[in-house]
Amino acid sequence: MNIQQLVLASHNTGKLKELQAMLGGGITLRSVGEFSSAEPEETGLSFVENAILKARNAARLSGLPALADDSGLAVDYLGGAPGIYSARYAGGQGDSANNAKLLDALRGVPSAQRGAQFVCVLALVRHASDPLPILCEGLWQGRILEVARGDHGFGYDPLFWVPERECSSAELSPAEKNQLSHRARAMALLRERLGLA
Ligand SMILES: O=c1nc[nH]c2c1ncn2[C@H]1C[C@H](O)[C@@H](COP(=O)(O)OP(=O)(O)OP(=O)(O)O)O1
Ligand SMILES: [Mg+2]
Repeated sequence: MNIQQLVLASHNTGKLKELQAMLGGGITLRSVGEFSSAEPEETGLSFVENAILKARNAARLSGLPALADDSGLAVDYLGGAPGIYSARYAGGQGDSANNAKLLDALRGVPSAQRGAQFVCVLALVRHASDPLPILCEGLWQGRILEVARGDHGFGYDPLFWVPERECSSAELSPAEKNQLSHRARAMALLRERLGLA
């Protein structure tokens, strides 16, 4: 498939920056925000379903092939929560409320039981009713810190300890995060699928 322009089915500027950096200059990512400010309801029960739903919506609005990223944080001690509900964990009040709620939920839980993984599913549809979306996933294992550290990135980055670098993911430079993250892993697979690798 030869794609020059893709619409990114996301209103999250953190994702847009990371995904554009990973894709490089060959493909221009345009935000679905150029076409509509309405966000589709994420009614799926899985990352895959929500990614496809967002991609179809953006393809319909833009008339362009669309890429969606559905991602989140699955915490072992919480049975995989907040998972697909990560963005809405504290009722849609934003990242700092989500982080505060997560710290509360894990208060007093020892380090060995604070394992977690970031999950990213990328879905690419050629058009709104594409019967065969391309799906790629990436996981990133870490641990939930007891206090926030670092100010790069977005979302839960300040609470996510990256064992292979011994820092939080908000303490990584954007370039380092883009080599290690769940999103980076999913994007590496997508690049292979598109023949860009
Ligand atoms: O690299 C990451 N570093 C930190 N936090 C992250 C990351 N990746 C996902 N996350 C968190 C943010 C949000 O709480 C949820 C994604 O929710 P998700 O619905 O996929 O994205 P969103 O609502 O922010 O934007 P949109 O749906 O328009 O793409 O997981
Ligand atoms: Mg969302």
